[in-house]
Amino acid sequence: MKKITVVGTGYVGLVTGVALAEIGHHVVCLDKDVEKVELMCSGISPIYEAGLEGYLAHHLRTERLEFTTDPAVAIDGAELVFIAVGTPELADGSADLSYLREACMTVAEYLSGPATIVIKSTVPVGTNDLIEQLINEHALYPISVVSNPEFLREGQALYDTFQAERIVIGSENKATGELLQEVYAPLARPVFHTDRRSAELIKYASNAFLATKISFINEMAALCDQLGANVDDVAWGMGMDTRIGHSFLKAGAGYGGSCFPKDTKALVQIAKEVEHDFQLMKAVIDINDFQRHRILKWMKDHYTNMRGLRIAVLGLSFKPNTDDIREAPSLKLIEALIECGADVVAYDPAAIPNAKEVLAERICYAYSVEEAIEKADGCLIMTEWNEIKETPIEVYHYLMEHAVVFDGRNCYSLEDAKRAGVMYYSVGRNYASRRSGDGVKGKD
Ligand SMILES: NC(=O)C1=CN([C@@H]2O[C@H](COP(=O)(O)OP(=O)(O)OC[C@H]3O[C@@H](n4cnc5c(N)ncnc54)[C@H](O)[C@@H]3O)[C@@H](O)[C@H]2O)C=CC1
Ligand SMILES: O=C(O)[C@H]1O[C@H](OP(=O)(O)OP(=O)(O)OC[C@H]2O[C@@H](n3ccc(=O)[nH]c3=O)[C@H](O)[C@@H]2O)[C@H](O)[C@@H](O)[C@@H]1O
Repeated sequence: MKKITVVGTGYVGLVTGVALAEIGHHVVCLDKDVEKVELMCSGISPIYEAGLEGYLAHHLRTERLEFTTDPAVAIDGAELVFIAVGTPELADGSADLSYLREACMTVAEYLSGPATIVIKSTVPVGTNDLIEQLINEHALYPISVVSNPEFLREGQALYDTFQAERIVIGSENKATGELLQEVYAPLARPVFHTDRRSAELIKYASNAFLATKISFINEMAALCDQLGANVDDVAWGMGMDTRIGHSFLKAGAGYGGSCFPKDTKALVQIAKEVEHDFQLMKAVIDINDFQRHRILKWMKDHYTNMRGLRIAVLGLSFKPNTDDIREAPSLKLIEALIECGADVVAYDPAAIPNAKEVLAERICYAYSVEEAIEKADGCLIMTEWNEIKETPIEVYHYLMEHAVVFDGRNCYSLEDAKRAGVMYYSVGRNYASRRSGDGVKGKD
């Protein structure tokens, strides 16, 4: 069992470390965040991912998985080093490579023999070439760099790893590519070999394409509102064509998270550097930003003045089954509601601790759907958690002061809203209710 090092244990690094241990490797994970490392050493996952702690505890016991803040312990003797540090967004939208550079310098300093460096972080095209140059300039031993972008989704990261639809390996020589393929062999998943630059671009192209599908359907939703169609039916009818497919055609409040917003902007910058004006991507980003303005407009048009109104916000995380609020559309809408003078009371099954770090005491927090909506003048749904979707719509009618629901994730059917006497706004389905005047009556 050869030692494998993973540098950076955020979502990607931790799941990679656990998966590599599960398929039989000895993995040492290095992170500079002392608190995080202490948590992981005691079997606690710093990220919200069902099932992860079970694997973590198991492999701490099998001793196939270790965590340390000491680069000497992590890197000395390693022949394979995975790097999975963050590549956040800079002010101009391009990727900040400073964490990556620092990690590479640490690796160069502590390597004790020739090694292969595997870059899992999402990086602009050409970065792997620069890293190879940088580490070789500073290390005492020769190294090769392989690009191995990550495609996992938060909340189902283990599934996406063990059932990966593809493992992309970008290398400049056959031997290093094959070495990485051997490491992953026990997963028995499809492997696609290419050159490093193509691998780097596959990652951005994949996220950008998924984001494009979302903005496309959100733009269709705006049309549906004007033309009297139902966007959920339009998406379903389109998706029945297997060339189009059903996935990523759910209209809503727009995409958020730590990757789609930053990777779409980074791709525009990558294109700009080679004097290519990526107009399609710019439109995708603009449509996504505009989505929350559409929702705010429903609210502004409904209430002439929101000052002093109690508005419940259900769902804070950028999507269900995660506590991650990075770039969550809910945050920007809440800021706008505060600006309009509303008293916001928010509920989320998992993200309240993270939200408190950002919004602090500027809003109130509830500990159930019912507590949030009780006596509220309006309710804004921002994340389609099962717990929220499964709350019968009648509950809004009974508990709210004024049963008005602004649903940014289309959690309820128009028929149910109508039957329950809830005034119901949703994405790409508003025309019908406006035209008929049905299903738009509040309690009073
Ligand atoms: N979060 C996700 O779902 C996915 C992320 N990615 C990409 O993977 C990369 C990592 O993303 P996350 O895991 O979300 O990042 P993150 O920002 O959550 O975690 C990065 C970790 O690296 C550590 N770190 C930073 N510099 C270090 C250094 N010099 N030495 C040791 N540790 C260091 C930090 O303390 C932190 O724990 C990014 O490029 C991201 O775009 C790709 C696919 C999915
Ligand atoms: O590079 C990354 O970090 C990852 O980004 C996304 O994964 P993730 O951000 O975890 O979440 P998704 O499930 O893709 O959802 C992203 C956003 O799109 C929104 N979305 C998704 C699908 C849809 O039909 N409509 C829609 O609005 C979600 O609400 C969410 O805000 C990709 O799906 C992963 O393949 C990729 O590895």
